[in-house]
Amino acid sequence: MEIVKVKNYEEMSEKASTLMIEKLNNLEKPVLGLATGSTPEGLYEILIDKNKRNEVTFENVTSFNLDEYAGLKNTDPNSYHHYMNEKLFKHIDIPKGNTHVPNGSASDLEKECQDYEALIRDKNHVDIQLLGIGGNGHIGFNEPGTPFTSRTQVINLDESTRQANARFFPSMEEVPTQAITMGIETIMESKEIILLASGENKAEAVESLINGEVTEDFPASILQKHAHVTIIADEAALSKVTSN
Ligand SMILES: N[C@@H]1[C@@H](O)[C@H](O)[C@@H](COP(=O)(O)O)O[C@@H]1O
Repeated sequence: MEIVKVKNYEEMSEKASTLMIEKLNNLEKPVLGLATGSTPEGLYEILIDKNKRNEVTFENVTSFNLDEYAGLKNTDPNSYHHYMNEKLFKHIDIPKGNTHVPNGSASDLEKECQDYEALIRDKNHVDIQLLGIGGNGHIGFNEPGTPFTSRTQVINLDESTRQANARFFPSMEEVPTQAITMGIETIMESKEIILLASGENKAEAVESLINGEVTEDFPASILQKHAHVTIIADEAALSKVTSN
């Protein structure tokens, strides 16, 4: 694991954009794995800006998002479809048909998972996977206890995850109880992974990610076994990592 320590959220976003653009510019048809949540928002703003200034193009990019809430329509303001359209896709030159987010309102969710997995396989896996980290160590929506061998699947959300994401919903009752997420093995098949973390509330998770035991009880710990992971984290997120 390569750990890049930065000062704050702004610097994390800046660093991530530089790294990502450098990698995108070196690939003919990049397959990008994208994440949602508050963490990548700053990065997406910079990518939009750099795309407008022709420093990067997404014309040949195919993207796969990590996850989506089950039961929300793609037009729901809290869906990750909506998030991605508003915060990135509609502002950049990525062809519409090249973006993929699991369909959480599919009538057959199991089939949707299999189809999504097949699409990723058809593209020969993700080249650059962007990740955030949940306070309980989840990546995508793979909650503690998820098998390391899991593929794209329907998952029950932990109460702590629902609470952490309740800030985006009008009330706790409206936070979905299930989601579709790329599996751990699906994520591990990405050729490169960039994980972003910012803020004191991620400090414990980041410490376990870097120094903890590799265990299904803390899904992100599997990243220690991946050959090409870069963690870009700010001082607050790295404050519990003693070696830093
Ligand atoms: N499913 C998403 C994850 O993909 C994200 O990385 C994580 C952290 O979110 P945030 O960046 O808002 O802290 O939790 C969410 O539930």
